[in-house]
Amino acid sequence: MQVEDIYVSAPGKAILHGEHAVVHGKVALAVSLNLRTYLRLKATTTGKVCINLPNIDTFICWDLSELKQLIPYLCEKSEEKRLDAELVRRLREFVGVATENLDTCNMAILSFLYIYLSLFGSGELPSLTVSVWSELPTGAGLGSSAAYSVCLAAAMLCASGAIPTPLKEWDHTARWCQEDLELINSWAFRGEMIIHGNPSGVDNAVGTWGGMLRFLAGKIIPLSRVPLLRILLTNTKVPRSTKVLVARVKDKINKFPLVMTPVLESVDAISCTCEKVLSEMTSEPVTEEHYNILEELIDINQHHLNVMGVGHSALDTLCRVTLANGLHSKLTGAGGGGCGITLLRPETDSSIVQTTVQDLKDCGFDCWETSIGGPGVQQHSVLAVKDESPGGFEQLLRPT
Ligand SMILES: Nc1ncnc2c1ncn2[C@@H]1O[C@H](COP(=O)(O)OP(=O)(O)O)[C@@H](O)[C@H]1O
Ligand SMILES: C[C@@](O)(CCOP(=O)(O)O)CC(=O)O
Ligand SMILES: [Mg+2]
Repeated sequence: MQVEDIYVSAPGKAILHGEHAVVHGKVALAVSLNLRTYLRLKATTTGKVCINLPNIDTFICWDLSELKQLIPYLCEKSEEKRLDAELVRRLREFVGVATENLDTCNMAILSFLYIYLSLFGSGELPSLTVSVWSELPTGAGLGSSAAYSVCLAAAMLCASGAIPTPLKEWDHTARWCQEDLELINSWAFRGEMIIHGNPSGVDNAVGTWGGMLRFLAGKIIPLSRVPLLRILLTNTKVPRSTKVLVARVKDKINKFPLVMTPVLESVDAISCTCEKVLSEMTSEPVTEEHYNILEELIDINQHHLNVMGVGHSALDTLCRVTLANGLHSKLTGAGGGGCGITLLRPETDSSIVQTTVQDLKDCGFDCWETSIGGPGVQQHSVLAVKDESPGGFEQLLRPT
């Protein structure tokens, strides 16, 4: 089977409220970032499948003959919300990991191979090279795993012919219809299941649709009427694994159900209150009180996340340093380190922002103001990727 070269990208995300609680059926509010992951799928005639992942120093090739041996184990029809357990087991054996705990590299490889074999396994396996490069920090709470999975799903669904390659010559970036996006989202969810263990699906939904959305038990509601929020992103650079943190919260809920259930319900109420305030801010003049409420909700939620056991001293430092400059912060994503968000008011003086950024950099953190609400998964022409992200594209094409 010969496939065309395909270029796609997907955004990372920040969760405003509802991380972890969303895994347990509560509401989350999440928004796409202007930081993206890019993928190039190149058809080859080498008889090999190669994957180049420069962000995690992983460059691997397999002979098609090796991969073909895994095909007899494919389920007839893979279910959307459940992984094919036998294929996962065989893949673990194939890449040589015996335990449940996968490292960075094996998580990325397993999710690639799972999607590749599931989508191409019923026909002739194509020879190809997939290269992925990201502007997102890996494993820091900004949904790099979901952006990676969304890119893999979109490119391989295109290559398999399951969804069209929508790019027109005159169009530098192109998107798919709703049905195709749902298919991309469902395959990205499988990739997330391999990386996270028990994902809620909110991250891959933002990676697929972009913008701001409300997520509840798999139901995705895009929020079209939201005010333009100014957000400072801080990466504490403390490494952590979403899978480990999600499992930790689950253990705590199982151990103290009566203690933890009200906490999750409170987080749910925080997300709903925040959504209501954001909606009011688009229909009436924005007042100081709107921002007071948003800031208080951030503080309360940060305490709840500490109660869930996903805080970290570096995140406490972030909250303390920003509060000293009159700004409110909370962790975003799985916590345990990684990134936090700080809300800026429209009138927040640039000197305050600069001082805060410097104070945070002095703590050893990365910190930058970001724009939110960028587009979801897109297909690109080579030129468009080059125009939009010169650094990213050069990395992507770096000979390996
Ligand atoms: N650019 C990338 N290249 C390869 N693998 C990636 C990339 N981005 C993310 N991943 C995979 O996702 C994992 C990180 O996922 P996770 O712990 O959920 O953190 P995050 O908050 O960034 O989503 C990495 O260990 C790796 O397996
Ligand atoms: C903690 C959680 O709510 C978000 C995890 O996001 P991230 O992988 O840390 O970017 C898990 C999930 O929703 O699947
Ligand atoms: Mg993740």
